Amino acid sequence: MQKPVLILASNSPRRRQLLGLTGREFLVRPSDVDETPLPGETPDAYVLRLAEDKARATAEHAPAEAWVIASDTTVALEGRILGKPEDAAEARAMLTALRDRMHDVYTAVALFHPASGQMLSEVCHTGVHMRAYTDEEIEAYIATGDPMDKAGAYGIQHAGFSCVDALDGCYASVMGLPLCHLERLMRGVGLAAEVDVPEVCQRFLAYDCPVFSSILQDSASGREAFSS
Ligand SMILES: Cc1cn([C@H]2C[C@H](O)[C@@H](COP(=O)(O)OP(=O)(O)OP(=O)(O)O)O2)c(=O)[nH]c1=O
Repeated sequence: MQKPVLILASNSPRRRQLLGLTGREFLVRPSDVDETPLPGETPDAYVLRLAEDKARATAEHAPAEAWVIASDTTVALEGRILGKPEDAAEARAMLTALRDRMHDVYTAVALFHPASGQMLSEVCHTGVHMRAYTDEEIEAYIATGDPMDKAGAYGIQHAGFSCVDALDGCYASVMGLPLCHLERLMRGVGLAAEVDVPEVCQRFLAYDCPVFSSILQDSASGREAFSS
């Protein structure tokens, strides 16, 4: 049987890198959608809508038999959506507001099959605590340019800034692609990866993931474990 064509609808180098960990071959076809939140839209509804919109937009130019993967990440502070900063001043304001406290990161992942119209999607929530970095550290981090293409103006993976001191959930999801959630969706349509995704993910990200591969093997308990 021919391998199905997988398309990652993303411009994000982090998403490319994370999906690459699953050992799958895929094409990259970024989509361009309006990322303005709707009035009163909650962060989880927002990321879900955008992930599905991105998948549909890319599917318009993809072979019907392909499977399209898309994702969206947002940071929320007390329910307020923090997208990518417009400029250094906004990055500074976001990083100051997030300092020494908890916030939420929501990432939605969508898997779309244009030929059948199947759209499978999930939202992953992670609680994140920022350390009490100084104003000088904020300035030095902004000077690297790293915050500008990231929701909430930070990258958990930036070794120099290392702004996150505690995390309740999924590191890969904060970085842009919840690999276990995606793996579960893909298994549901017969597209299981050939590697042990949680194991590879933890090894690569050097983080202690609360998700065990056994959970993925049992889709019933998996569904409960991933309902966050
Ligand atoms: C919070 C956080 C976000 N991010 C990134 C992930 C996403 O790339 C970005 C959020 O913007 P998104 O709109 O989710 O994604 P994107 O515009 O970069 O890529 P595309 O829509 O083409 O898929 O922020 C990190 O890399 N590290 C982090 O710690």
